[in-house]
Amino acid sequence: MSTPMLRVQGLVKRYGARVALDHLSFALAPGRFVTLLGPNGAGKSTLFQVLTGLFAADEGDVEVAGLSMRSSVRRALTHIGVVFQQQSLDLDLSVARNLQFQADLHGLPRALAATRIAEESARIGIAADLGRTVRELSGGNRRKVELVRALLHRPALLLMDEATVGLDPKSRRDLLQALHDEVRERRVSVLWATHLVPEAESADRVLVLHQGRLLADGTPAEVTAALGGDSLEAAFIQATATRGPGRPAPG
Ligand SMILES: Nc1ncnc2c1ncn2[C@@H]1O[C@H](COP(=O)(O)OP(=O)(O)OP(=O)(O)O)[C@@H](O)[C@H]1O
Repeated sequence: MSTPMLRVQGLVKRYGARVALDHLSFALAPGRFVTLLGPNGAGKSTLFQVLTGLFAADEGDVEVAGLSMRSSVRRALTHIGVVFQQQSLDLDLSVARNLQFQADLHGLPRALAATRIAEESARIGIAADLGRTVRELSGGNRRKVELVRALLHRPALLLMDEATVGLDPKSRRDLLQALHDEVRERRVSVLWATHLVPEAESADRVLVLHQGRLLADGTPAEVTAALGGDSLEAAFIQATATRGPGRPAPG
């Protein structure tokens, strides 16, 4: 089997006595749109913080394109693009300046950066906004700028953390479509974290996360059958009905 784009092995992350990730393991193949579906507090953001090297896990390891986040973090991160839950663009700079700043962080030569910014902005549909300040843009287009920013260094793995929060239905659909296009046209792997079941229905694969553990893993139909329910939404609500923030650490 070819090297997975992402391998998560026995990941444990605790906040004091709270277990946010509880021996989590899974692997992602290239060219798949995978939804990480979990209710509030399931551990989605914590997982993304570990995957992007912001937090070290207490146990376990993460490999990106075969590179360990423990021993090769900088090389591993070159394969990852990320859109975090909280928006992080400079509102008073132009879209182009925001994107240029990211290209500089990745060390892209200026000419290549200009080409990439033009190409990716056209693909995602924000080319007309390059000269405007971010403050002038709709929420949907701000998210698209963040997506373009995440794509500038051509990562093989895209992490999207609740990227549609605050967007209207059309903007949600457009953003989701742009990500499906990336998967189909470039064989990028997308891990799309959400608590919104409709955003899982078109996924190649759904990972259901609850209290830091995987409850189900498969196609939307397989997950529905495994969790038991007439629809993915009914199955998800029923399976994650046990409320309570995280599991207490043993001992
Ligand atoms: N800095 C922190 N200190 C203590 N507990 C935390 C911290 N961050 C998260 N937690 C707890 O860890 C668990 C997982 O939280 P996390 O934010 O990763 O979940 P999530 O699935 O991203 O939730 P949401 O959909 O609400 O963003 C929750 O019980 C949360 O209360």
